[in-house]
Parts: sequence; C-alpha cells; structure tokens
Amino acid sequence: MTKRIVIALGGNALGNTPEEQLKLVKDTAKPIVDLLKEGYEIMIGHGNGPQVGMINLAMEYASQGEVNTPYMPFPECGAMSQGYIGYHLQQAIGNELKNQKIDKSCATVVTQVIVDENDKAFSNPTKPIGSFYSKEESEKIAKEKGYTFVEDSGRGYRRVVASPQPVEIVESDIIKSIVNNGNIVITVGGGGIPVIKTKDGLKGVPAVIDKDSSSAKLALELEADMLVVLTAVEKVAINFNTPDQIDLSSLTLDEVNKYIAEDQFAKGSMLPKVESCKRFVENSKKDSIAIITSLEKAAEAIKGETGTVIRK
Ligand SMILES: Nc1ncnc2c1ncn2[C@@H]1O[C@H](COP(=O)(O)OP(=O)(O)O)[C@@H](O)[C@H]1O
Ligand SMILES: NC(=O)OP(=O)(O)O
Repeated sequence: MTKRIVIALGGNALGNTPEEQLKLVKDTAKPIVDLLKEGYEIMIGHGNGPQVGMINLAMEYASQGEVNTPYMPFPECGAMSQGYIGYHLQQAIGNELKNQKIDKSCATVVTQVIVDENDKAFSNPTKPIGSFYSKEESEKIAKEKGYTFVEDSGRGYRRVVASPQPVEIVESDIIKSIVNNGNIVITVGGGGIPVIKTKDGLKGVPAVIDKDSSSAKLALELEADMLVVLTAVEKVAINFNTPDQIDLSSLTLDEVNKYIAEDQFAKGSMLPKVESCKRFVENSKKDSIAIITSLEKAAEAIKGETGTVIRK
C-alpha cells in the first residue's frame, strides 16, 4: 500500500532572503520528488518565522512613513508568508517533476488552522520571529514598539509572539483530495494561519503556530504513516553541544518522556520537534513513526539508515 508522509521543512531549507530561498528550494525539491518517484504520497509543511517577521516589519514601516500604505494585520502577514514560500516551493518542485518526467503536480493550499481563543499561549509569547538583534538593539525596539524579545539558542535576540496549539485544519478535505490523486501538496505553511471560531465565522488572530505541531496535526488528520521533521541536524542528541554529546538513532515514547523531564531538548528549537513527533506517534491509529533528521539525509533516514526514529 502507498505510504503517506508529512514532511516538515525547517528554516535551513528556506533561508532568509528571496534570493537565498529561491536557491535553497531547488535543493529541497530534488529529494522530495525522489520520494514521490519511490511511491510515497507527500504533504509538505514549512516554517515562516523569519519570513512573517520580515513581512510584518516591512508592512508596519510602510504604513507609518510618507508611503502610508494601509495597515496590514498580523494574520494577513502570515497568509502572505504562506503564499511567498509556497510559490517558491511549488515552482521548484514543479520544475523538478518536469525534469524527472513525472506527470504529477504540486500546489500550495493557503491553510487556516483553528486555535482556541482561550489558549494560555496568548498571554505568554514564546515563538521567535524575524531577524536576530543584539541585546541593545532589541531593547531599543522593545521600548519603541512594545514587542517582547528573547535570546534564541545563542544566536541573538528575536521578537516573540504567541504560539497557540493547532486544534483543527480547516482545509483538510481539499488537502486530502490533492494527495489522494498522487500530487504533492504544500500546506500548514508557518503552522497555518491561526483563526478562531466566532458567531460570524472564522477570524484571524495575531500569532504564529509551531509548524512541527501543525505538521503533526496534519499527519494525524490525514492518517500518515510517517512524520519527517527536517532541520539542521542529522540526529537528535542528549547532552547536546557538550563534550558528552550522544547522537540518538532511535527513541521510544518512554525514552522521549525521560529525556524531556531531564531538559535534554532546548525549548523553542528541539523540544517542540520532539513533542510534535511524540504526539503523532502516541495518537496515530497505525504503527506510524516519526523521524527527525536533516534535508540532506532525508532519503537515507526514510530507508532507516540514519536520523532519529521515534516509535511506540
Ligand atoms: N538535544 C538536541 N539535539 C539536537 N539538536 C538540538 C538539541 N537541542 C537543540 N538543538 C538545536 O535545535 C536546532 C533545531 O531547531 P530550529 O533551528 O529552531 O529548527 P528549524 O529547522 O525548524 O528552524 C538544531 O539545529 C540544533 O542546533
Ligand atoms: N511557524 C513556524 O514554526 O516557523 P519557524 O519554523 O520558522 O519557527
């Protein structure tokens, strides 16, 4: 039977500028199309932290100065980031499908994800977005704009916004029909545009959902066999970045719980990935697995030759 995979693409698959992104997505397209060729059904989720931060900053700047464009709300900036990233990815994957003479298509679905308006994440912003700043720069911007900044994994200071849990993927039926036809779908970009239910219908809210969390949700809703989280490291480690670092080839759910309790996975980087994989494996009705590895090693990891596999 055809196996269904959800791939969650990390920041290093996209870069930080349009030029960088256009170049990187070409490298991303090849292993994805290779997997389709091997008979897998493929859904792609991706991050948007740097991109939504950039769009939001640019739109805010333009709405304040002499240019005076209309104010662009944050959920609309999220939608723009999905379109911008989806456009580059679907173009690169479309070109690769043509190069490999595969008669299938790739499309992006602008995706809304329902969140709970009472999610406590709204009063505790944790999701880093946009550029990295020095401590002094971040303090200046925080004072001017009232933003919250945190130090992000030793890489500098970044603005943080609320990151509620995904509750339901609004467009899951259309996503299913695309993938059922053997085509590649790019969806839940940037975790999806967070929306809440109101008496007048859905309404966007200013937040950024974690893309690994939404990719896990997608994998559960579409009964995927595998969730593949692609990031900058080949394997998850314990004692990460210390002389005692041990790279892990496999993790059971019990081991995941033990290492989470020991604080082995950094908050805001590896922890949400491991937690998303755990949620998928724990709740999947099948014997599904999750893999965390790098884009370069994705094909090998799916064959079981590298990466960190998380299973029941
Ligand atoms: N225990 C760990 N094992 C491996 N990597 C870790 C660990 N803790 C933190 N990391 C870091 O987390 C990074 C992945 O998080 P991040 O950069 O936020 O992901 P993304 O690829 O989605 O942008 C890795 O590249 C690595 O530097
Ligand atoms: N939305 C999201 O999770 O983006 P990043 O992966 O860029 O943080």
